[in-house]
Amino acid sequence: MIRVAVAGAAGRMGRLIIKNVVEDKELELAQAFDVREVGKDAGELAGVGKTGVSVIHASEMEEKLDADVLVDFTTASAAVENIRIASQKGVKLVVGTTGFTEEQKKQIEEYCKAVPAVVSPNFSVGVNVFWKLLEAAASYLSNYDVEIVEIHHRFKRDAPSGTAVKAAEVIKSVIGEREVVTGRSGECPRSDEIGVFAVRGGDVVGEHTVFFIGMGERVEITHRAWSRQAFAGGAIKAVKWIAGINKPGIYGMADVLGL
Ligand SMILES: NC(=O)C1=CN([C@@H]2O[C@H](COP(=O)(O)OP(=O)(O)OC[C@H]3O[C@@H](n4cnc5c(N)ncnc54)[C@H](OP(=O)(O)O)[C@@H]3O)[C@@H](O)[C@H]2O)C=CC1
Ligand SMILES: O=C(O)C1=N[C@H](C(=O)O)C[C@H](O)C1
Repeated sequence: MIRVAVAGAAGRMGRLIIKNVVEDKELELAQAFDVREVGKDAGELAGVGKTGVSVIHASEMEEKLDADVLVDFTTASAAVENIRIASQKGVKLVVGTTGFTEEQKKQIEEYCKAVPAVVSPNFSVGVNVFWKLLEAAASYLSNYDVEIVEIHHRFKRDAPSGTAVKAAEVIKSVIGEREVVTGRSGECPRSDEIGVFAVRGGDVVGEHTVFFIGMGERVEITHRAWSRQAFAGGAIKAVKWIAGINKPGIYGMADVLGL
């Protein structure tokens, strides 16, 4: 049995991860951390009945974390701290949190020199294939203008999405460095840049479209998620995969899926 701790246990993704863990015979829910719903039964929060695992306040993680793998879907600053604690305790990591600054990314790289970690802004199989499709499209359409539009629910805290940021990185790795522009207003003639735009509203789970725009035509590549289970299912695959990895460092979902 792989003993799994969940950080962000009271959140949209955390609850779903708990449900997936509880329903999986290879996994055991070891611990649940959050800053809200503290003391409540994690299984009841996730709608799968009593588990006997109560939500522990995140401030106690340093003292209490004890698991094989910590799954983190929290906020950028919380995740950096959780990763620090897990790496010091030799607890492997699956990190889905997004919105990291460049400085925070460097900190995470440093901490993950001590422990194996899957870190991905999107765990869905479809999005990981979408990134591969972008690589191919960018290699054929390297002189086309690239624009990215993402749409998410009104509660999302970070913008642009981690998935869109990674899409821009994937494209830049093929066509070369470009400035990323996240808004336009006033006089702003287009140069060799990648536009990345965030739309927020309602309960949209997550949609990304990349436009490769030429003269007289355009190609659009879109991924739409309408259930968070697409992300949770991938995160569970990552948990099982990282449990068998002993070499410290940061891995991606492409490693997990063999893409
Ligand atoms: N990689 C992927 O496939 C996906 C990634 N995400 C990302 O995952 C993250 C979470 O998303 P979502 O579940 O929708 O967000 P939620 O806001 O629903 O959940 C986050 C939870 O973490 C809590 N939290 C805050 N600080 C800590 C801490 N130090 N330790 C433990 N828990 C803490 C929050 O409490 P409070 O609200 O009080 O701060 C909240 O309950 C986001 O960054 C999102 O972009 C989302 C979906 C898929
Ligand atoms: O916050 C979300 O909901 C999501 N966040 C991730 C991101 O920022 O890319 C992944 C997914 O699109 C849902």
